[in-house]
Amino acid sequence: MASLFSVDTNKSTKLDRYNTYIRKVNSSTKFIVASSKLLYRMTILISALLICSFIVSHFLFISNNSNQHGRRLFSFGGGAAWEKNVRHSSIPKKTNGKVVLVTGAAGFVGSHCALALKKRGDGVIGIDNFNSYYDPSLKRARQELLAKHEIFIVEGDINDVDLVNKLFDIVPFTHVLHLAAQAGVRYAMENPLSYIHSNVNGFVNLLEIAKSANPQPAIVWASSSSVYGLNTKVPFSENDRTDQPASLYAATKKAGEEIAHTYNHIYGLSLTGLRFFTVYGPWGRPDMAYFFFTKDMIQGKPIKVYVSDKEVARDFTYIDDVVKGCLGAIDTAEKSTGSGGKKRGPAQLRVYNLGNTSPVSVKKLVAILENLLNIKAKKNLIRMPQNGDVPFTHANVSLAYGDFGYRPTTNLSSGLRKFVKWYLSYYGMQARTK
Ligand SMILES: O=C(O)[C@H]1O[C@H](OP(=O)(O)OP(=O)(O)OC[C@H]2O[C@@H](n3ccc(=O)[nH]c3=O)[C@H](O)[C@@H]2O)[C@H](O)[C@@H](O)[C@H]1O
Repeated sequence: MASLFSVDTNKSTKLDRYNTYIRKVNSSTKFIVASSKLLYRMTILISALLICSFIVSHFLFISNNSNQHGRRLFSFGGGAAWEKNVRHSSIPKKTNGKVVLVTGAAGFVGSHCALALKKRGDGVIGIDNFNSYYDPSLKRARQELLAKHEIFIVEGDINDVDLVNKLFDIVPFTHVLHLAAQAGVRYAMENPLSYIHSNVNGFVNLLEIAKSANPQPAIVWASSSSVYGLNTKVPFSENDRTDQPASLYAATKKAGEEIAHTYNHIYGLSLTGLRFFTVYGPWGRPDMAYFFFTKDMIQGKPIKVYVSDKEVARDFTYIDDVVKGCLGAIDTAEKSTGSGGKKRGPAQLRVYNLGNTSPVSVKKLVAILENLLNIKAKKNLIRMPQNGDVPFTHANVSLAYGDFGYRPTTNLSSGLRKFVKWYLSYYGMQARTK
């Protein structure tokens, strides 16, 4: 019995030990399972929190960095590939070529100027925010065209301090051709702040960065014929009155001219303002009358033709002439005299008219389009609304001619012929032209 007992005792001891072991194993398994479940849940929770915070910060970022048209202000990757594109695009192909930052490079005048500069061997970098003021697909098509010529357009806003600073850190620009702007005379009544944002804030931001740059670039920028406003003395000369703007657009361009004076005076920036007169042509702006008249006439829609006591007319200026004027202004721009935010001496400050010197009435514009399109327009003659328009513009360009040989050579009929040809081909239409 004793041995049996002892066997039994041994057995029961082993069994006890085994049971204790099993209990331990069970409890540690339970502990491990419970811990794993906890760990799993914690991982899911933390991942969800991370995803949420990423989404929230992403949307906050976008809303804090968007313009009035919902475009993000700041989209540069800043990575090695991006920097490589920036450097590559900005290298001149000819000795002593200029290194030009073109703002608004996906715009009408900007894209034409960027191409012209590149074709003659200058280094060009574009910047454009691709906003939706008018069909952004047209801006993308211009971007593609420029890309074929190895011009890189940085997607971003001139108000983006970090982005513009970064560009100046990478590239020692000799010139800035500043064409980024909120354009359009009548749209200023719909979205006034977009004019302040681009034409005032954006310009000041650019000047702040340019004045601190070393070297300081020379700046050529787009003012407007609209600064003459209610001035009645014709043709308009640069020293005529410009203190009666008829639209907020005109007022922001006039403000730009005064701001340019300040940066020239304090920091020695070389600044040239170009007063463009109703620029038109291939790859033009769909918000302009000649462009949407063409579209509406082809679609058989009526067009509104403004009339006033005085004949409504514009000094319509063909894009190639304006490009020549822009390049002439760049080529004659003297260097800025300051560096790193300090003026070292007086610097050049100029303003020029770039017009066609030969105003044409809007009625005549329509007649030319009718002829080119072989379509009779459905004209609604309406009294010119009080929406910022002025009845008449006419440029005296003798100053630009004297200083850089600016001489417009394209009349409205030949310029519109080229525009209509481009329009029909771009939108894939058959010519009904005579
Ligand atoms: O030189 C400039 O600084 C400006 O030129 C351009 O403004 P504008 O000269 O007003 O051109 P644009 O709108 O094409 O109207 C042309 C004509 O058509 C008349 N017009 C216009 C619209 C309409 O529906 N009917 C009409 O008769 C209208 O009364 C006008 O007589 C640029 O848009 C502007 O950004 C700025 O650069």
